Amino acid sequence: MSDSVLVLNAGSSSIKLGLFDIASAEPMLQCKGLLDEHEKAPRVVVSDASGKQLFTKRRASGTSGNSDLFSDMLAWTDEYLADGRLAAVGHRIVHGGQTFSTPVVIAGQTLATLEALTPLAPLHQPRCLAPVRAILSLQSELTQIACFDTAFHHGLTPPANRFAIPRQFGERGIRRYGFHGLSFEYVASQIAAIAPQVADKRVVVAHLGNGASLCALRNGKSVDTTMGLTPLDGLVMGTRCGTIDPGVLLYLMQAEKMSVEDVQHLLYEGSGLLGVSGVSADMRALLASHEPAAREAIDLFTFRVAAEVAVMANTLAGLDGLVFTGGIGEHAAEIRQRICDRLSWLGVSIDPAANARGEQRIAVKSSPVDVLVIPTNEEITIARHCRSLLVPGC
Ligand SMILES: Nc1ncnc2c1ncn2[C@@H]1O[C@H](COP(=O)(O)OP(=O)(O)O)[C@@H](O)[C@H]1O
Ligand SMILES: CC(=O)OP(=O)(O)O
Ligand SMILES: [Mg+2]
Repeated sequence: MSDSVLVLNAGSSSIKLGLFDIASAEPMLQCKGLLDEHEKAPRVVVSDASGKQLFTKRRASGTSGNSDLFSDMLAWTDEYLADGRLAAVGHRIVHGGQTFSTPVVIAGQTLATLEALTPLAPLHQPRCLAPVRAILSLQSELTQIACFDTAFHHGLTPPANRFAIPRQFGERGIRRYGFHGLSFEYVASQIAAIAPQVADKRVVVAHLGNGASLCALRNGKSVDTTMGLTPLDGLVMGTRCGTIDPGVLLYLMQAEKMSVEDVQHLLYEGSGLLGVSGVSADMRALLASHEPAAREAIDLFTFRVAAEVAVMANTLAGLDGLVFTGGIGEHAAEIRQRICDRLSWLGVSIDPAANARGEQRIAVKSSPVDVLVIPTNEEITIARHCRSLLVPGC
């Protein structure tokens, strides 16, 4: 009888699922799924490695929340595992705050502590914690493990993690935390396997998805990142503004008489690619659009990514590798090309044909900066952490 973990990766635009057998040192994917909430009646679909659909369930009309879907999903998992055992559910939790810098079993006050961090990740924290709460009420004895986006950046030091506000605020935890850490951790592990010649050098990883951020890696460890106290900072995102003059917020509240809630909604859900284009938050739709505003949004996105890569290169005092990952980074060749073109002064030079084919290595041979495309896998990072907690001495 072998043990499995069910992984839930709740992001801002989807909930990705993975079931992993944790018998061997590297967790093995048994099946994967997606809870798509874009449709009117959200549904979960689970498939095996070959893409064959194993389970699907649609949310009943007139109901809200995903509690029933999780209940059906757990019942199906028990059936699917037959003699095997579901040892735990592992969750991506976006903000770990000052308290959590390593994965933890969710017990006692953990959930309340994480819920208190909601103002620091209002789009994400409730979406990450809702499944925890639903599973707790369905199977309170089932072990649940929290793995944090912030943990990979725990080693950030001043000046990279400091804001220029009076130091007592820093002492109260108002500093750069950084996010997408489970993705960066996976990519760092892949760089070591795929491109060992740069793994211990100066690498910037660009996680470009619905949320987007950069991580500066030195020897595979995070030394700087573009997101800050919240996942609002840094790059232009699907609906988030990224770095902005803080005076804009004051002006919106003072002169435009917007409430805190209105400003929060504007900056998290009405800005970014969606706000600038007026067309869509989805890069696919923008690339297909002939609207001038869609092209302007793409232009701003790529300009800001390139600008922030330079900021990360400043922290690293140079650049040996640039890695693209996330939905846009993995699939949008035009976006990679535009970013790399802007970075030619830093030594970035890619082969347009290799880039268009989506090859793993896209730099020209003479490029002093290695450029890679590495599909991320936050789910396996979570499964690895769960195994470390569940299997003694591993
Ligand atoms: N083929 C593609 N071309 C361009 N953009 C894509 C493509 N596929 C996905 N994307 C972009 O990736 C985004 C989702 O990225 P993903 O990393 O899966 O998101 P999340 O942040 O929810 O994990 C979509 O919003 C879309 O803009
Ligand atoms: C932290 C973050 O932005 O996550 P996502 O990309 O899932 O929105
Ligand atoms: Mg994601």
